[in-house]
Amino acid sequence: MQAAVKIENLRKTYGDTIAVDGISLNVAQGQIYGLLGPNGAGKTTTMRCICTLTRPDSGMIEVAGATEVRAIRDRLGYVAQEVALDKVLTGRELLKFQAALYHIPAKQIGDRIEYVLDLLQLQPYADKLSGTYSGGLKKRLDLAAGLLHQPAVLILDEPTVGLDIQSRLAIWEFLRKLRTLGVTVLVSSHYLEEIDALADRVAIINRGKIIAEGTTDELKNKVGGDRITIRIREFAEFQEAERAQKILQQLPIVQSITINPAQGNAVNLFVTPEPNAIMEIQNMLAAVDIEVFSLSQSRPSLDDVFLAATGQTILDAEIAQAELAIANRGKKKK
Ligand SMILES: Nc1ncnc2c1ncn2[C@@H]1O[C@H](COP(=O)(O)OP(=O)(O)OP(=O)(O)O)[C@@H](O)[C@H]1O
Repeated sequence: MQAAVKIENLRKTYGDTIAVDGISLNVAQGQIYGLLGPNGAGKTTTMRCICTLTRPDSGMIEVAGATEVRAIRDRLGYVAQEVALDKVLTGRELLKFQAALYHIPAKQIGDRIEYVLDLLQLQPYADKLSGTYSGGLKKRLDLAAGLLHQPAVLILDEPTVGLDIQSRLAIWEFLRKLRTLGVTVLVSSHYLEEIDALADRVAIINRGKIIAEGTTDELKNKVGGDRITIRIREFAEFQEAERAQKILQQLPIVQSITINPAQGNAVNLFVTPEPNAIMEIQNMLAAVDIEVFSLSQSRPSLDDVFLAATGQTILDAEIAQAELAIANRGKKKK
């Protein structure tokens, strides 16, 4: 089957910054495909290149079989991170304006607008000024505009940033509905739970490169073990945690073990999944009189996948990226 989106060896630099460093992707039709990565990882640049809004330095881009700019634009809808609505127009007027931009034949415009207003449950608000819309409504209007020309592929950059939980869930629900209608959705996010909840497949991006790709289950299974978090006390001394760490290191099921000072010196373990894991750990600690305040077990998350590949959590990577941006700004001022 023809891919909905195919890119090979995409590269884009801005001066000294390598925004996209040789990314290749193959998105099958009818999927929700997630691009997950910290801010500054290169997600927006990759999407803008696919949408022909940014010209890559090199690489191949194909959207539903098309490689020419005009043909690619016909086949996809793009919903950018920032909502850019003209506040003095109503929702319906904005859609009319968009329809003209997309060169939709005049006879079809009315039907298409009604269709997207229904699809996004925007009818009650269609004749109100878009400037009065809530954040969630604005996003829904943006989505409606992106779907007016009935694209095969919808590309969404961070669709729920800044939205409340209710609006976020409504967008998720809508994207799932689009999938059942056969539309391929390529969505970027730095929210782990968003990609986990939505995506059939995911590419995890860091510093312009794909560091892992697969279904969310495949990626989590590759990390290997289960995660176990032990708290000796609510706020344990580092030495106490270190003592537990040394003892537990001797257990064959323990793959890795770290102490997290940000979590009251909690002891974090990755262990080989087996039914008696918790009991073995409890027995080992009890044998040396270490009492346990709390103990929890969970499957690896996508953050653990990121951690295993980069040695950092996504949050750490975002902090590092923000610090780098501040340092670069400082250099330019000098
Ligand atoms: N127009 C531009 N000029 C200069 N540098 C840019 C430009 N656009 C992006 N960059 C840089 O390229 C890198 C990747 O940015 P990009 O916006 O693609 O990342 P992202 O993963 O989408 O993050 P965000 O969600 O914050 O947009 C960053 O270091 C960014 O500062």
